[in-house]
Amino acid sequence: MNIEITDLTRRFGAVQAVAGVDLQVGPGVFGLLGPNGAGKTSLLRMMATAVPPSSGRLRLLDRDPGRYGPRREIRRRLGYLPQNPGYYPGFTVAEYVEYFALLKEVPPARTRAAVATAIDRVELGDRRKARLRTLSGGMLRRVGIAQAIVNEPELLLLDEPTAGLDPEQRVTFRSLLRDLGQRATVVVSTHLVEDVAAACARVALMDRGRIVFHGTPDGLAASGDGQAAGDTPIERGYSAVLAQARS
Ligand SMILES: Nc1ncnc2c1ncn2[C@@H]1O[C@H](COP(=O)(O)OP(=O)(O)OP(=O)(O)O)[C@@H](O)[C@H]1O
Repeated sequence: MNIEITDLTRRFGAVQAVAGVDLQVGPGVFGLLGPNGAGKTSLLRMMATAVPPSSGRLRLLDRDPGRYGPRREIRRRLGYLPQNPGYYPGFTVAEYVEYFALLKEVPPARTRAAVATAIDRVELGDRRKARLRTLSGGMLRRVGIAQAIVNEPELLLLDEPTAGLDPEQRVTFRSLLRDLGQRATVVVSTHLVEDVAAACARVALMDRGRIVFHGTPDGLAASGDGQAAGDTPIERGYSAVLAQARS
């Protein structure tokens, strides 16, 4: 398993953002759903080694991220799209992605090809020389995805990757996700249950810092009942599981 989590918590002052999560994730695409404030970003940030846990056990790529040497290695081998990445507005698309290739210690002889491949995979080849400040929000999101995949990560963590993407790009992205999931462990946090239904083999639903459902998208859809709100079976399943967790 590339992610092994036992009784993980994260507290920010008085707020318990993650309140005891157990999770094991292996290769494939794993969807993380949940309402605003459920703790998805906090959980992803711990998986990305961006914040340490308050308590519990976390192993990534079979290593302990609490130790300096293993943490460096994990960081080299993972890709992370944060919810709000910092962009350098004066960088071109290619410069920005190359910067992450340097951070990830992609071998110099492979960097040029790795950058071009990552940019092509998000369909920005024709904008590779454009400065970031001239791009639309959806294009910037795609640049963020390109930096996350430039090192061909074994562990890929994407926080709301489809936010701002137009419908055509979302369809393209889902197919990229399925492709990436052939080799890597991919965790995607999203509010769009259609993305989960289309691209994820497994899904967890978080609420108030805990996992309240863990299974397949079909299993989540089957959790719906006649009363649950939603336009699709999986939306009804989502609503029903949340209502039950809160009752
Ligand atoms: N750095 C922080 N300092 C203080 N509180 C925080 C911090 N980060 C997260 N929180 C709190 O932790 C809780 C979980 O937030 P988190 O961003 O993990 O949720 P989320 O599921 O990603 O939400 P959303 O869907 O709105 O992005 C919220 O109550 C939030 O206010």
